[in-house]
Amino acid sequence: MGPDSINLLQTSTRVHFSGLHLNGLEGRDSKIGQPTTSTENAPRQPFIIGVAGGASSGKTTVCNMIIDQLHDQRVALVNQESFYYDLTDDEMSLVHEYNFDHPDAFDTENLLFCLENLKSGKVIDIPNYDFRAHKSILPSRKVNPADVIILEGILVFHDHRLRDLMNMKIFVDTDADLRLSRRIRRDTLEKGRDIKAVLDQYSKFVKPAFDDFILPTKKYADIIIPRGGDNHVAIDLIVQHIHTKLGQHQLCKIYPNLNVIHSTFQIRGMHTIIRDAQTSKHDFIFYSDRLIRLVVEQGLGHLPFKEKQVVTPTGSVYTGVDFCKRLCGISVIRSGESMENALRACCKGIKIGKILIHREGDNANISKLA
Ligand SMILES: Nc1ncnc2c1ncn2[C@@H]1O[C@H](COP(=O)(O)OP(=O)(O)O)[C@@H](O)[C@H]1O
Ligand SMILES: Nc1ccn([C@@H]2O[C@H](COP(=O)(O)O)[C@@H](O)[C@H]2O)c(=O)n1
Repeated sequence: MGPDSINLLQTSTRVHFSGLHLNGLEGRDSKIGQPTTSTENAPRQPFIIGVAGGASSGKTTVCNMIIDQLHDQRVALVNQESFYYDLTDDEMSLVHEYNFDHPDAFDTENLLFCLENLKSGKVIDIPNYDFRAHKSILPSRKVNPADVIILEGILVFHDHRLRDLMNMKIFVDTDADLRLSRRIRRDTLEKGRDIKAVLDQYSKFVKPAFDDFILPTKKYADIIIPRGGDNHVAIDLIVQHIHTKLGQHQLCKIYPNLNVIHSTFQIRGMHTIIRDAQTSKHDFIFYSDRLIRLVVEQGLGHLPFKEKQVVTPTGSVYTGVDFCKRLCGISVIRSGESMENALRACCKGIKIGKILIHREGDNANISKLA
C-alpha cells in the first residue's frame, strides 16, 4: 500500500479505520471526463473497476451490490471465469489434476481484447463458460458498451495490462475458513461436486494458488474490503466515488460555471423519446416541454434569495427563504420561444421581454432589437 493511501477500515493485519482503503485514487482516474476534442458527442471513457479476491470471497456479491446502487448508470459486468480455456479431452480425463487457479488457466489475451473493445464502445461477445462441462458453450453472451465496466475474478490484478486498464481496483478480503465453507456449500449444491473432490482441489490447488498468485496482487488494490458484501459502508463509499467521477461531465471541464442536471431514468427516458425519429410531433413537444421545465426549475434554483421567517397555521415559526423579486425573462425570438411556457408556469406573473437577434446583409453584423 502506498504512503498516500486513505485508510477507512480496520482489519487485523493493517492500520485501517473502518472498512476500506482508497489508495491514491483521487488523481488517477484522469481518463474519466477528460475533454478530448470537444464536448457532447465525444465518447465518454467508461469507468473500469477491477474486483479481485480469493474464490468465494464474495466478489460477485460485492459487484451485484455496486451494480444495484448504480441504478441510473449503464453497467457491464465481465467475469474472468468466462475466459477459462476449454479443457482438451486428455485434460478432461484427468480433470482432478487440472489447476483452475493458475494464471495460465485463463485466456488473458482474449479477455484483454474484449475489454479493450468494450472500452472503445464496441459490443462484445463473451464466452459462456460451463463449470460442469469445463468448457464454453453456445450461445456466447453479448455485452453492450457501458458507463461502468466491472471486471471480476480471482486473478484480474495478475496481468499488468489488465491492471493498467482499471480506474479503480478493489480487493475483497475474506477469511480463508469462510471462503472454504462457502466453497464447499456452493460446489456441492450448485456444481454437483462431491465434498472429497472439493477438499482435495482446495488443498492441492486453490489454497496454494491463493498464497502464490492471488494474495500477492492485494498490494495493487486501491480499496480493500474486509467482510465482502457485509461491508455496506465500504460499498456505499465506492458507489459515491464512482458517481462523483461519472458526474464530471465533459463540458464542465471546459465551462467551470456550467451546471449539469443529475441524470435519472426519467430524464434518460425523455431524451430517448425526443431523439427517436419515430416520435410524433405531439410527443416531441410534450417531452421537450417536460425537459425544459426541469432546466428552468434548475436554473431558478441558482438565483439569489434571502432568509424569510413565516408563522405556520400551528403558530410555530418556520425559517425559510424568499425568492428574489423583480425577475424578468428574456425570450429570444426565432429560437422558438421554447422556454417561455415553462418560465411562466414556474414564476407566477413574470414579465417576459423579447429580443430579436438578426444579421444585416452579408457582412455578418449582428443587431439586437428589443
Ligand atoms: N456476506 C455474505 N454472507 C453470506 N453468504 C455470502 C456472503 N457473500 C457471499 N456469500 C455466498 O458465498 C458464495 C460465494 O459468494 P460470491 O459472491 O459468489 O463469491 P465469489 O464471486 O468471490 O466466488 C455464494 O453462495 C454467496 O451467496
Ligand atoms: N471448471 C472450473 C473452473 C473454475 N473452478 C474454480 O472456480 C474458482 C473461481 O471462481 P470464483 O467464482 O469462486 O471466483 C477457482 O477457485 C477455481 O478453482 C472450478 O472449480 N472448475
